[in-house]
Order: sequence, then structure tokens, then C-alpha cells
Amino acid sequence: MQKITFFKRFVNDILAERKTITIRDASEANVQAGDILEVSTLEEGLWFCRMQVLSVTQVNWADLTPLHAAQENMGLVELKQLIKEIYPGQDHFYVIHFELLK
Ligand SMILES: CC(=O)Nc1cc[nH]c(=O)n1
Repeated sequence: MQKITFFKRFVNDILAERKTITIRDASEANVQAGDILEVSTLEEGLWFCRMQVLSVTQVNWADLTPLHAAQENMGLVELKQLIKEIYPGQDHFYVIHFELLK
């Protein structure tokens, strides 16, 4: 089974289905539509759910939109700042759209 990790601050939003995408660089986007992922926290490695990948699309940082931000349950300024912090100096990303499996 494939695995993905999230910062623990995202756990509640994922479980409540307020966060339905994750924006990753190429090294973390080796998934495709239909894949089922076991999901755990980055910090402690605690498993918290399974999710199915609905789609994977490319995006440049400059082309992030309010819709991406809404799907991350944050504002666009916050999202763009966050992505810059996590991936300094990078511009090319993949939007992984997912569905929580219950
Ligand atoms: C570990 C982790 O949570 N990484 C990321 C990076 C970008 N978006 C996201 O939801 N999570």
C-alpha cells in the first residue's frame, strides 16, 4: 500500500473533509488517480486515515487560485506563503485531489 504523510496541523481538516487537496513537489507526487493511500502524520508517524487519489494535476506557484486555497481550507495568501515555506525556491507543483475513505 502506498503512503503519504501530512503535518499534524492538517489532520482535523482532512478528517472533516475541509481539506481535499495537497500540493506537493515532484518528489512527493508519485501517485495517480485511483491509488489508495495510507495516511499518517509527518511528525510522529501516526496513522489517521486512508484516502483515494481522484486526480493529479500540475500547477505553478504563480498560478495557484482562490479555488486551490478553498480546497486547502485557507486563504490564497496563506496558501502561497505556506508552499514557499515548505518548498523554498521551487515553482512547479502537483495538485493531488483526494477523497477521504470511510
Ligand atoms: C508533510 C506535509 O504535510 N506536506 C505537505 C505539503 C504541502 N501540502 C500539504 O498538504 N502537506
